[in-house]
Amino acid sequence: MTAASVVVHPNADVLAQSVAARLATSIIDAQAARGEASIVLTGGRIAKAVYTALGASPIRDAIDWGRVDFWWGDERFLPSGDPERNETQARDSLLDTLPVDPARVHAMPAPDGPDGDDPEAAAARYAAELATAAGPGSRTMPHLDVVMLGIGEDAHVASVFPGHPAVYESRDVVAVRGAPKPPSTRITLTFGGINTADEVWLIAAGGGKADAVALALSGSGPTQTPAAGVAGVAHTRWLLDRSAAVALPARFRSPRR
Ligand SMILES: O=C1O[C@H](COP(=O)(O)O)[C@@H](O)[C@H](O)[C@H]1O
Repeated sequence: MTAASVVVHPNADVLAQSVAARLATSIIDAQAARGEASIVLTGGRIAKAVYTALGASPIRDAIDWGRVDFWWGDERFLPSGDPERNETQARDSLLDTLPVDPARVHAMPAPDGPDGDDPEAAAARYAAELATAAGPGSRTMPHLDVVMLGIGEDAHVASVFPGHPAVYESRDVVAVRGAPKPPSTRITLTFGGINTADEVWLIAAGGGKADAVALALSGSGPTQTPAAGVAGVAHTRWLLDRSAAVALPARFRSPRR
């Protein structure tokens, strides 16, 4: 695993603008290097602010949106179009404003989808879609440039919750039942799926996230602190606002923070 870097921003608005600019640059760099980019989206409040910031930024015009694959790190297993779905949030705040290729927008299945109200079958379908994108060979995950993750107050990432079966999973994608945060049924990438990405970004704003961030960066184990269980192959970035960073371990604090 790579070393983690921590960047602290003055407030949530600046954090969102900064992550949006970083995401745009990462997509531009990936397209320059490989001809395409592959990004894993997340849900939650700071993610919505990032998508809104990117959609409003002139940098968006530097990207060939038709050559970006969008995946999701987790989804709330709710009907298509439900405002609580992470997909709906990303579409409303960003994707619907961009000339994306619909075939490259890989939403996780909904209960009104081909598998009906069967989240295990829906998770298996998503795993198969990822494996197809990975191409021939033994890989089960496609190349992922960036996985973005929010962090819960309980230190969950994607829909991997403390002590839940997903923390022990060897499959890349699983269904989650009985999640402590509504809705109780979800689909999620696991540590194994997430940790194939070049870069993993953990994005947190607000004092409610401070203890979770501090625990994850203090050597707490991933079973009880899932945010401690994710890392990018090339880089792991903690992108925080000042409130989420108040309890950072001393070695991650800079004199200016
Ligand atoms: O339920 C979820 O929560 C987390 C964090 O959301 P936030 O609003 O507290 O920032 C999110 O990252 C995850 O994707 C989502 O499904």
